Amino acid sequence: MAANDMRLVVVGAAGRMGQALIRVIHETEGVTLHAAVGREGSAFIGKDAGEIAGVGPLGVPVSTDPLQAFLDAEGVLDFTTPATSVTFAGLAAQARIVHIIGTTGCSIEDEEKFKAAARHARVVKSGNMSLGVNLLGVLTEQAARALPATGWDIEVMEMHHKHKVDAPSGTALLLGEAAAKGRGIDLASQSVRVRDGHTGARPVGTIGFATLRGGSVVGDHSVILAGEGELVTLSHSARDRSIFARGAVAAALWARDKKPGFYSMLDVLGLSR
Ligand SMILES: NC(=O)C1=CN([C@@H]2O[C@H](COP(=O)(O)OP(=O)(O)OC[C@H]3O[C@@H](n4cnc5c(N)ncnc54)[C@H](OP(=O)(O)O)[C@@H]3O)[C@@H](O)[C@H]2O)C=CC1
Ligand SMILES: O=C(O)C1=N[C@H](C(=O)O)C[C@H](O)C1
Repeated sequence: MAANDMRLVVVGAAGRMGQALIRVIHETEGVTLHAAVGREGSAFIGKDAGEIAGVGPLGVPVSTDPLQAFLDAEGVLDFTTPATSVTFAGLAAQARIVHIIGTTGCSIEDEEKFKAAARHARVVKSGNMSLGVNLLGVLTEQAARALPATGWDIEVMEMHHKHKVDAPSGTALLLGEAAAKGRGIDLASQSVRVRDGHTGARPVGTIGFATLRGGSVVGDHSVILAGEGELVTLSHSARDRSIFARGAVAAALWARDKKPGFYSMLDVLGLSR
């Protein structure tokens, strides 16, 4: 560990993303694993975070005490559950540190709490931390702006592993928001998130979502722009969770010298306008 390394806490340390984060921190210059936090009652409490993540012992046991973990830390990487992320947002704000939130399935009320916490913390939140998906969002906005709603229908399709608990995915919603922005419409009132039975014809100008779950798929997303006699498909396929973990670590380093505020990966990657 070098003296100026950014001291990061991984919460949800034994989870799929928690382990990917520990591996990426271990191999990335400029950051160090300061502490690891797990769920009270988890079988991984007290175990070495590096052993769990498969990189060998790091001398950082998984604890259940976020207050202790956040002491002297500079940033928290959080891919857990909505309620857990809301709790950690309050603690990160108290500690005045960076909070990177990858958790999806959050409600409007949760989002308001994250924004309140961002008055004191530097919060970066995104439904997808990869460079590729954030570029796909920019391309989706452009395509939706260029192809008129009268002739072109937009559908967002996603597939994830069988363990995923929220739908549509955070990424699908990010892409839907990008399409809605390109069209100049409000996604919440113009989206069709489920279809079943006699639905009637597709309402013009809506944005549809389709959700698939199965196996070990890390995350596949397509935005389909369907016209008369032609289709434009923009897609991204995640092959490895390290793409999200690398994005999260890059976000923490980016936020290190920023003012308190609520930021997205578009800010981190220089893709916001
Ligand atoms: N934005 C992005 O780029 C990405 C976002 N995600 C999102 O990240 C989230 C996590 O995904 P994934 O890693 O696959 O899920 P996992 O279920 O594998 O991991 C979540 C972890 O959080 C732990 N946890 C739950 N409650 C607490 C608590 N109170 N304190 C500490 N730890 C807690 C869980 O412990 P236990 O198992 O013991 O309950 C588990 O280890 C999801 O919302 C997913 O959609 C995922 C990939 C990329
Ligand atoms: O739960 C996952 O695994 C993933 N969740 C995020 C989402 O909801 O979009 C990002 C990625 O697709 C993996």
